[in-house]
Amino acid sequence: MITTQGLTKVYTSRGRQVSALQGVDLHVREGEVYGVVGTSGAGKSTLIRCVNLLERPTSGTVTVDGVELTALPGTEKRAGRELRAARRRIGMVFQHFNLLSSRTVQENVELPLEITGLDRAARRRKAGELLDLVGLADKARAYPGQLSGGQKQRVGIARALSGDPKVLLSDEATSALDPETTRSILALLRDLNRQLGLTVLLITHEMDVIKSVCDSAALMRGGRIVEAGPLTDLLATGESELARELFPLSEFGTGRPDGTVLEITFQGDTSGRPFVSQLARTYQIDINILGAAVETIGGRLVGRMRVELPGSHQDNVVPIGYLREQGLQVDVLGATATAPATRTGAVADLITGDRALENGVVA
Ligand SMILES: Nc1ncnc2c1ncn2[C@@H]1O[C@H](COP(=O)(O)OP(=O)(O)OP(=O)(O)O)[C@@H](O)[C@H]1O
Repeated sequence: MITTQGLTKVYTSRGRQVSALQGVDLHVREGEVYGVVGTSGAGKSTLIRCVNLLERPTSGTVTVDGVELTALPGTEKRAGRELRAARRRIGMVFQHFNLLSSRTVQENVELPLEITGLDRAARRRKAGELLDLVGLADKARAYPGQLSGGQKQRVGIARALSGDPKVLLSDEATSALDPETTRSILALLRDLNRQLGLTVLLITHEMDVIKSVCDSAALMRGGRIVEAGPLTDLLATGESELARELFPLSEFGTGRPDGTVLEITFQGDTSGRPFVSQLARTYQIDINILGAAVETIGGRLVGRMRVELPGSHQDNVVPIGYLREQGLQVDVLGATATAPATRTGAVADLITGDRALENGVVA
């Protein structure tokens, strides 16, 4: 649904060039919630703003729902007709909501519809439906200044949905909210994803956001995606940095030097099986449990366990094979690493934003 290829972006600021994106290849599948996570300055905002060409990439392509946006005519300051039409199918929500304080909630949601030339009655009806969808029907006549942060973001989401988009971009939509409001906004995004079949691309610096709503994730660093894939695949990849962040095992014991320490990850069907006792019985070995935890990640139960088997890795080849045959992900600590799900890299470039679009106006 969203593909970027070799995306680069170089900003020029006071004669200095900053490579914000250095060759980003992103692939977001239709109907999924995809999270991009990374520390400050990693290039997340630049990436998401390049997806709807709010920022024009220096090089590379952006394709959304089969339309190559980077091939459509338009300048940095003013998009052409086709690009404006394509953008209407891409909603965007912002960290600071970007609502117009002089307009009521209803009028804020109607704003993008006014630009499309929809008549007043149809605008009112549509805005009413959208406010209902986000649970704010009773606030239609209120002004943004009278709303809580969570309510403002609901208005931002309703406004983003006014063009019946297939894709919703979320630029740190919950970063300005308290934890409970964050949960309710993430639940709303998840509901909209399911009810409307909406593909959601969000950026965040919080791993908890990835954990609670995303199907897939990418880790950005220095303008590059260093790791990406479905969470289930990442969790099954021994060396995945994201998996370790999502599900840290650092507090677990590390075992004795003469034993073999295994990290076992189980999800879905395998999560309910008593594999430790089966292993002990089948091979008559004493198993030392160093740590275990179960979490819900992307709505799916995932467990991780660190165990120690007596003897060397060589001595335990058969029991390890037995566990893997059960469908469990088994990583031997200290053994050769497996490669993460994907790795990409490359170079970068410049531009201005389109303030009108940030206020929900696809001009
Ligand atoms: N308009 C701009 N002009 C010059 N440099 C910029 C501009 N916007 C971003 N940058 C630089 O590009 C790099 C990536 O910034 P970006 O905002 O995309 O990162 P981020 O991961 O979203 O960070 P944060 O989480 O702090 O928003 C940073 O070095 C930043 O200083």
